[in-house]
Amino acid sequence: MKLSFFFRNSIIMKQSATKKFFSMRFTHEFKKTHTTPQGQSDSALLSGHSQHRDGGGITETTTPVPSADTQPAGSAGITGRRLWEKSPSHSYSQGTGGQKTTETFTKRTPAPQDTRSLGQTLPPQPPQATTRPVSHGVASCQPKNHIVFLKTHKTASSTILNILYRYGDSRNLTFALPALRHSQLFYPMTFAAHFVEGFQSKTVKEYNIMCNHMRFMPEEVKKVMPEETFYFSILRNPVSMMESIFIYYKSIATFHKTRSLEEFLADPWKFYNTSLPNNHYAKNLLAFDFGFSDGSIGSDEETQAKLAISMIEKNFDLILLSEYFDESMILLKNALCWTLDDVVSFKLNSRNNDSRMKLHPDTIDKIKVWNLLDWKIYLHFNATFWRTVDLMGGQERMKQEVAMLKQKREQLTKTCLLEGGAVDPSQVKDKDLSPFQYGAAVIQGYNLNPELKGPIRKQCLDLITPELQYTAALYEKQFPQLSFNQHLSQKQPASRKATISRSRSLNPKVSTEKRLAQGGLRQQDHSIRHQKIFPKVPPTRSLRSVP
Ligand SMILES: Nc1ncnc2c1ncn2[C@@H]1O[C@H](COP(=O)(O)OS(=O)(=O)O)[C@@H](OP(=O)(O)O)[C@H]1O
Repeated sequence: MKLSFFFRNSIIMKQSATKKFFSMRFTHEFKKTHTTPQGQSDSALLSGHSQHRDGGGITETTTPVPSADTQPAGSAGITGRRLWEKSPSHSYSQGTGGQKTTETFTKRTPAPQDTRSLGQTLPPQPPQATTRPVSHGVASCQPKNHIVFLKTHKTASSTILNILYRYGDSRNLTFALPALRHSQLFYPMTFAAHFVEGFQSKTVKEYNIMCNHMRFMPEEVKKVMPEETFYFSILRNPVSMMESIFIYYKSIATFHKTRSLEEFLADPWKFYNTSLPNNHYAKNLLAFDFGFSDGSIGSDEETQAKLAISMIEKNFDLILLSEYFDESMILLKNALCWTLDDVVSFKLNSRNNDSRMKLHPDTIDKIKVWNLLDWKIYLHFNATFWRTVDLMGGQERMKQEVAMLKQKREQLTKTCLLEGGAVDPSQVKDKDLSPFQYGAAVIQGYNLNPELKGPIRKQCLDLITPELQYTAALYEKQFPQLSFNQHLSQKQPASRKATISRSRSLNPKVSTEKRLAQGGLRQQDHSIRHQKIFPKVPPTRSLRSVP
């Protein structure tokens, strides 16, 4: 009965094809584990279908059918999140539920810093996927142009941001950019619709893509984005994620007195204090980014995890894994009805090897306990990820598509990159392409092949443009007059000049007038009014002092 309730609600709330794509994963799970023998009862379970184009043709996917005997974890969604936020208390434990879950999914969980290829890390081949070829064989899906990407921290999200920026920029789509030329949607404040430039003033008629760092709040996001919007995000194994976080955010109050991650984890409560600024980076950061607070009165971490998972499942169509970045890009491409060229990328925001630590097995265990909520969320979506792979044609097909994607990246590497790969920031020749540096991490960048000219140069330049520079350029493109006024008020004519030249190179054919029309921007400077409405974020944050 409970599952039936979930599915009925799920169907009512998720009428769009994209929502069906998400919901169908549960049909598949349900069918595999609770209802029928493998591969015997597809048609009995189907009540409808939607199509997704992909590299190999069309696959048919299913709409869930209400059924009677199981229920995905939790269903309180955002209501639960609000309850949590009221609570000042904090607790953690690794209960038996956590242990059990861990064992169940161990095979699917990659080792820390593991970005090995599909063949090396996947468990034995699962049963054949349930998607079926469609007989009429004509690709009929429409590329999705309304997208929300929840940019989680230290999860390869800057690389995905670059993919979305290039896609939207080349098609003149409108981004829901942070107001006042900020680079983030006022993170770590919980997202509010007026954080988006042009929302409050009603100067933008329709937004296509929202993808800058925010702390998720679905009701507010829905005020900005249309109903049919596709929501996705990416997770990373909390173990490798914490290793990255500790180096990158070494200067936050929780970490800065510790000499090593080992010292911190030996007695975390000695250093961690919920009243310290930026403490959210130190514990269960994934859950925080999705809008949850760590800890709640009367609810154990098992319950918290169920609530978080339920909220994520309710609001997101697809959850990717950074350990399986290429596989993730194939899933994304298929879900969005995009092409391989749309999702090819270079790794951005990557540390050099000298700023990486090797973790002791004991440290790995402690990270999982310390970040138990994130760990449980990760395990859950690690499992659903592979079910989605099955649904999208199975692992053999995934391997083939990943091979094609790698080939495209290798080709672009040869064409675009001077050294054939990433270099330390001190080696980046064009300072406008220097990646933002923070904490104890050394973040690598790229040098463009100097012989490039014309459209291929632009393509290569876009691929290696770091987040802050690209965000500034898009803001300039969408809001030229506002940018101009803000630059004037900040008395920074030189940087304006630099940004304008970059924005022209991004899209030289779009005139200022056309940009104004596209953005629907009124000419008045509403920045002063904004100053009153927006949370007071230290000026340095606009340059991501704490990214
Ligand atoms: N394509 C791809 N595949 C796998 N991993 C990748 C990829 N692109 C970026 N990365 C790694 O992601 C880390 C940076 O994450 P973010 O860009 O989300 O960081 S940030 O929160 O925006 O600062 C950073 O991890 P660390 O190097 O461990 O810090 C990057 O190396």
